[in-house]
Amino acid sequence: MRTVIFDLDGTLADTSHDLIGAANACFQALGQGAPLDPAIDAGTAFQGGRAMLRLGFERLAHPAVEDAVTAQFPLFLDHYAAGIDRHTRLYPGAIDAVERLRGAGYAVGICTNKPEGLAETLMRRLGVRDLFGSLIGADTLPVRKPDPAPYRAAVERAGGAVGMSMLIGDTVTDRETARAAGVPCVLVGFGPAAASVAGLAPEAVLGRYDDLFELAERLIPRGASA
Ligand SMILES: O=C(O)COP(=O)(O)O
Ligand SMILES: [Mg+2]
Repeated sequence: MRTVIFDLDGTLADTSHDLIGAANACFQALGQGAPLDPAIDAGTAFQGGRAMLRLGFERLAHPAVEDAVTAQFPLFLDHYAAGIDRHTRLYPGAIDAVERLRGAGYAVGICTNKPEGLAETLMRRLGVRDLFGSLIGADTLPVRKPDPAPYRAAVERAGGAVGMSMLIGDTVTDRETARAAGVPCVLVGFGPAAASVAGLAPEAVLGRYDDLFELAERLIPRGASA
């Protein structure tokens, strides 16, 4: 079955505001104010919790940034879980595109570097979890993106074949994952990294979700051995 696998943060949903809120809650608990700004730091938010904490501690000129990041990360996850869908919104047209793919017989799934439990919770709160045949998170397997194993698992658990699949994502991690799996990569061109995604040489840049179906039809092989 031909398959489209979606990244979550920055691809299906704009999670940046809630991610930054959770990171700032860590700094506030340390008496350090709120060094991250949702309007400016969304691109860092989409690189994950550790990247946000690192940026905040660097701005605060912390003397041992990596140790501080490691210490705060579990607290960040707790704060994030508490407000996971406060501001988070699916991108316009994303679910229409998923439904169109499903209607045409494609399998669809999710491969994210969010912890699986948080990704499950978020997709259920947004009311769209059951549209996806698989959900692989950062901790589902012993390795995470850009290792290709989570991607392959997302395809196979959705009922598809890797050689007839593609990944849609938003960062260099997704680009490298697709390359490692040997599949086409579409990167979204509507997020904070819009200016730089073309430089990652994806097979296509998606400006709006209305165009995804035609891209899948064009990029995904119709038959493959893998
Ligand atoms: O949480 C992260 O590190 C990024 O998550 P994503 O893979 O869904 O973009
Ligand atoms: Mg992402």
